[in-house]
Amino acid sequence: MEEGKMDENEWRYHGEGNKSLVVAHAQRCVVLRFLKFPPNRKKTSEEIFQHLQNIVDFGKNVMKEFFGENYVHCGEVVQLPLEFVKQLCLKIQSERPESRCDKDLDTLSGYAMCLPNLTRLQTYRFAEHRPILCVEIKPKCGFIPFSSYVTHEMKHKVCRYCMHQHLKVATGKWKQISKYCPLDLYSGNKQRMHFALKSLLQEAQNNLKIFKNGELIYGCGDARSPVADWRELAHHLKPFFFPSNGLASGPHCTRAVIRELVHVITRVLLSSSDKGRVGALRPGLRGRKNTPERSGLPKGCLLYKTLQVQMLDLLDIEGLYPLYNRIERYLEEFPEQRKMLQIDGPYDEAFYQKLLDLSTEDDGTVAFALTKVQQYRVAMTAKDCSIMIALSPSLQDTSSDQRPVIPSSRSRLAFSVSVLDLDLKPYESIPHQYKLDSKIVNYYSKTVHAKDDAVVPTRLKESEDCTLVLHKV
Ligand SMILES: O=P(O)(O)O[C@@H]1[C@@H](OP(=O)(O)O)[C@H](OP(=O)(O)O)[C@H](O)[C@H](OP(=O)(O)O)[C@H]1OP(=O)(O)O
Ligand SMILES: Nc1ncnc2c1ncn2[C@@H]1O[C@H](COP(=O)(O)OP(=O)(O)OP(=O)(O)O)[C@@H](O)[C@H]1O
Repeated sequence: MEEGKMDENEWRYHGEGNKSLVVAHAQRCVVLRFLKFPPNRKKTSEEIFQHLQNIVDFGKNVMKEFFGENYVHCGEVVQLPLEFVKQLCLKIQSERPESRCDKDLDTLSGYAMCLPNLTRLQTYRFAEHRPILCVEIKPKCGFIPFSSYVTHEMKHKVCRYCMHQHLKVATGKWKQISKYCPLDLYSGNKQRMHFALKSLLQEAQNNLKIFKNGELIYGCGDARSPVADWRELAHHLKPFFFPSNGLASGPHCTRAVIRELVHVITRVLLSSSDKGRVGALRPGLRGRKNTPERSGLPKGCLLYKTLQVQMLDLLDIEGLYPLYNRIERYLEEFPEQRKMLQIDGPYDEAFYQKLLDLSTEDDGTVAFALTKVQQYRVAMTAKDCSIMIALSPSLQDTSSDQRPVIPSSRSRLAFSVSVLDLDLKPYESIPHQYKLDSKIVNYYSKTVHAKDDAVVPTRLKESEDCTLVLHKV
């Protein structure tokens, strides 16, 4: 970023999650991603720089290897004038959702990440005049744990997302249970994927956002009050899917447009635009029933790769937690070894290579525990990342357009797919994960399943299971 040329009026609030806040440039296709912290959490500028540099290195050396070059955008760390950051922070404050204001933007270090704006086609540095639609999906964990360390029988039947829904509604995070199940989205079965996407459109929560020309038009502006107005959404989408405008208006039109969106997104999700290294993770565990190869997804598509990385969680948190404790005991005795174990980086080629060892035979060593803990952290990262699908009308003359075009769609749409929020989950969050897992399952078993036992005849009870392929219509 060129010092002196930074003007806060050229940037606007774009969005935020739990740990970072993003602003987008009004003309150029770039965003700045700032870290957020709870008030009073003082970090030095050097610590913040190192944290951001670790994110970039982890993207370059690990996630690009797993996902392939095309899908991952690592960006770079930039240093910004402090006055610019201060003014920007004041300017955007009123646009931030209240539910996210428990953390403050870091305005003291002057460091941020500069990334391509993925809500506009990232292949172009400058905004094009063609309209751009972008669908962001946070798909969450797409498999039922296969580890023999799992003690809660329920975890073999109902997926984590579906169980967690009940706890989230009970604690007031969301108003109603979503019908979305990640297992549908990752099934590779078109009908189930359509059902998953429709469910996301009905109850977006923080799992779906839609942007048009870089502006959020659907999904969670404020995490607690999503709007689900399909008519308005269809109005925005119509020019993309029915360019000749051959449809009448009304509910029939709304349904047709939404159906077309769901079909197009499914096709894009099943496409493989990967030119990166394939097969970094070979099927390690012979005889395992639950593998990406058996998911029904085409190899090379982004969902397949995401699932592959998620499945680095070989032991489940129940099998992993004792290994975390082994490392903790070791570090209590030899605190100076923390650096050598690469717990806080550097996330380099050597770190990546160690992740490829998929053995689950515990030889009692710290080295074994460390490999499984690092794999778990990477898997958790893939369970919380988002997929961005950008679509824009393609010119009839494709010679100038290098991007893939959706096959057999009503309209010619060029598309690109990317993955974002690939920050490695912290080592320190493992005890929290262990407690949360137990809380989710206990709440589900005690409240939901116990209630079902009382009112639902046994022959119908299994309909709650995520492993069932069919959905009630
Ligand atoms: O634990 P989960 O599954 O609820 O995931 C958390 C997310 O909640 P979700 O269930 O997707 O609404 C949560 O998202 P929200 O803040 O709820 O939008 C974060 O992504 C959190 O990650 P981090 O701690 O900020 O690195 C996520 O925590 P991690 O478990 O990925 O660390
Ligand atoms: N490169 C990008 N281009 C366009 N939009 C982006 C980009 N990076 C992030 N965003 C937007 O900003 C939002 C917040 O970013 P991100 O998911 O990285 O935040 P986070 O705080 O790390 O998330 P989490 O809550 O999962 O920890 C995203 O949901 C997305 O809408």
